[in-house]
Amino acid sequence: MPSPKAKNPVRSGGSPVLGSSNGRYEFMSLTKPLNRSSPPHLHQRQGSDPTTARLRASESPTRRRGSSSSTGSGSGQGLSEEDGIRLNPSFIRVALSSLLAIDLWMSKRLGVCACEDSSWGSVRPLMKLIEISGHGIPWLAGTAYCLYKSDSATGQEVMLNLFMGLLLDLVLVGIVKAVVRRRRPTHNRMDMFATFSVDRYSFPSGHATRAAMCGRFLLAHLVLAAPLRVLVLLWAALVGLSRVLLGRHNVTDVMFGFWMGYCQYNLVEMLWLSPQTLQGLLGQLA
Ligand SMILES: CC(C)=CCC/C(C)=C/CC/C(C)=C/COP(=O)(O)O
Repeated sequence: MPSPKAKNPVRSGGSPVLGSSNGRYEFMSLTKPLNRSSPPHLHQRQGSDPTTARLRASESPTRRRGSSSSTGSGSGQGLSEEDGIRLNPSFIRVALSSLLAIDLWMSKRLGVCACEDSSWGSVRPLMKLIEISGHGIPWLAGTAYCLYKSDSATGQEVMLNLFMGLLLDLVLVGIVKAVVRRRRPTHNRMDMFATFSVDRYSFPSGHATRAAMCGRFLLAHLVLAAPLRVLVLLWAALVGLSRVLLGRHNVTDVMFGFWMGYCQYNLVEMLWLSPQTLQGLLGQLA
């Protein structure tokens, strides 16, 4: 009795290539060429198989030209590359839409202070207080006041750079919001005070960028005592969390906002205005 191996020999090239003509299904490699010596039914199968036919139909003329001038091995390699090119974008799209779906679902579930009737509606006033603590106006006003009151050159330098950082943050966040134009969650009540027109968009969270940037700034230049440093970190985290609990943002808006604010601080350090630079700038203006 002939052994199944003798009936279905494994083709050269190491890839198991066979069809099902004898009732046994075996693997057919899409990345390896079909051996020229393979039985005619296999060539026929490759052409009639809908997946393979689709892949072949999508071959660009350039690719087709390339493969016709080469041996079967060349076309086998091409299929693999093409596979990558064709499948990757759709994989990325599926991954992104899954991430977005999870983001929306999670953000909706977490928006427990979105209004007074929400499950944690009683905590809403506290969340709004935290919201104000990360708003641009108190930060700009407080920094300007400290700059005005500061009588040391170092203090003025630090406050001036914080002020510049806050303005930079407003501009960068405004630009990203205007470009991305992601709507705020549907469960958000638009009752924030003092907003710009771009603030109807939610990506990224301006509060989160400010919290991350100012948090890093405070830790680097102003707050040295360990318990206070912990408080700064706690405050930044609470500002981010409150955005989602209030229903103002999706989770990804806040996460991206934290990352953006973190990077913005690096920018502030790079563009740091020293008293000399400032004097030079003022001298040029005068
Ligand atoms: C001096 C000057 C131009 C002040 C403007 C300050 C201002 C109105 C900032 C807007 C802050 C705000 C409501 C941002 C939105 O934060 P999200 O976390 O909701 O993106």
